[in-house]
Amino acid sequence: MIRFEHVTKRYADGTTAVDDLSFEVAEGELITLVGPSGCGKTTTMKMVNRLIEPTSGRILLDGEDIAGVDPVELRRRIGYVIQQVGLFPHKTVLENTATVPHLLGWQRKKARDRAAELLDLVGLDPAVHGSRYPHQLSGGQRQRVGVARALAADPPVLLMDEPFGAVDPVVRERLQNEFLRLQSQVRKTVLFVTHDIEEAVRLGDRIAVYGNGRIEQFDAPATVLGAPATPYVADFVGADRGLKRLSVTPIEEGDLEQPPVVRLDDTAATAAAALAADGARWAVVLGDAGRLHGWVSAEALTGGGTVRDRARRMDAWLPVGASLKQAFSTMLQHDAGWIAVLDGAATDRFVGVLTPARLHEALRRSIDADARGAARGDVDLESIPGS
Ligand SMILES: Nc1ncnc2c1ncn2[C@@H]1O[C@H](COP(=O)(O)OP(=O)(O)OP(=O)(O)O)[C@@H](O)[C@H]1O
Repeated sequence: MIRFEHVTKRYADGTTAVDDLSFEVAEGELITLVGPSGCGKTTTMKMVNRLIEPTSGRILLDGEDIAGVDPVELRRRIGYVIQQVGLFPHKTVLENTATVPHLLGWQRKKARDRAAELLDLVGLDPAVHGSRYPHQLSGGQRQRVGVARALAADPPVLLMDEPFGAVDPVVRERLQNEFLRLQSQVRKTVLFVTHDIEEAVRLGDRIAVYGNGRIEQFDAPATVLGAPATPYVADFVGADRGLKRLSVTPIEEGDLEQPPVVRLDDTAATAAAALAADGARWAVVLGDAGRLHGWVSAEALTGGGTVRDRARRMDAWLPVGASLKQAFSTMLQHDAGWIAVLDGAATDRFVGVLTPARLHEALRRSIDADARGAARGDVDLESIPGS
């Protein structure tokens, strides 16, 4: 979709902002460009919509060299969101959002309908916020209008330059989540500039880590965190990269422990025998249609009756595919020594439990797998140095 071929940008004063850059972005991919101030991220971005012209090299959009495309026509295909949103202060939110359709000559009603639809999409109620002026909105709401406006003409490509940089961390996280939800619906090809590695990791399908004018590593977030390509990248992503990695590493079935499983309608005696056979101190309890009900301890199973009378409910559970960070956080939130993991499909089938030890193993296995380019399930923990 977007292809850089040996692109260099040298400014008139001799500064080389971008040095022989080559990379390719697939349709519908969200790429975060991350790196310290002045490393060439914004220059890279602005060359895509021709706000800046490269000194040498080519940029192709859908196979077409953009040097030959009229910049105005080009920018219609490319939404642009910047930190200082740049809303027109004397126009309402609805009018701001309808700017591009209006410029494209859409009928007034069609443009306004489209604007209202987009405001709704970014989480603003057009009936409430549409008639307000930008100064009557919070910083986070203004950013949402900026995103809505950039999407108004339905461009296939979005360029976003630190769009959430000016809002506080809590609002920022909310905007990031909303943006991910939005992106799952609209599937634009996105270049997203940030200097925040956390943001880059959360949002990017892949991350381009910039050094001085060059990309030091261009990989999936888990790979950048688990197997930094150079000492520079390792330093940039930080000493706590193992911790950051928790948020991009999903729970897999192979990570889970299989404790004994009993049913609500089993007698306490049968259940106690199952635990004893396994040498286990507790078992997972399943209810109707194999759904997770909770757990029961060996001590609670003395005497008669059924498991139903003895079982405790279990709220600490997650689906397969949830992140290890969510798992850790759920354990802390419920003060639980383990969490149940379900298959995540409508059936909510119980597939196993994740314990802190298994979580740690999963993390180490995934780091090692990335370093070797192997699948996580194929990594034998014994083979990792220090195991
Ligand atoms: N018009 C210009 N003339 C000369 N040098 C420039 C110009 N614009 C940018 N530069 C320089 O080019 C380099 C890259 O700038 P760029 O804005 O692309 O960096 P950046 O990674 O986006 O930084 P930031 O995160 O601070 O926005 C910097 O050294 C900058 O000072």
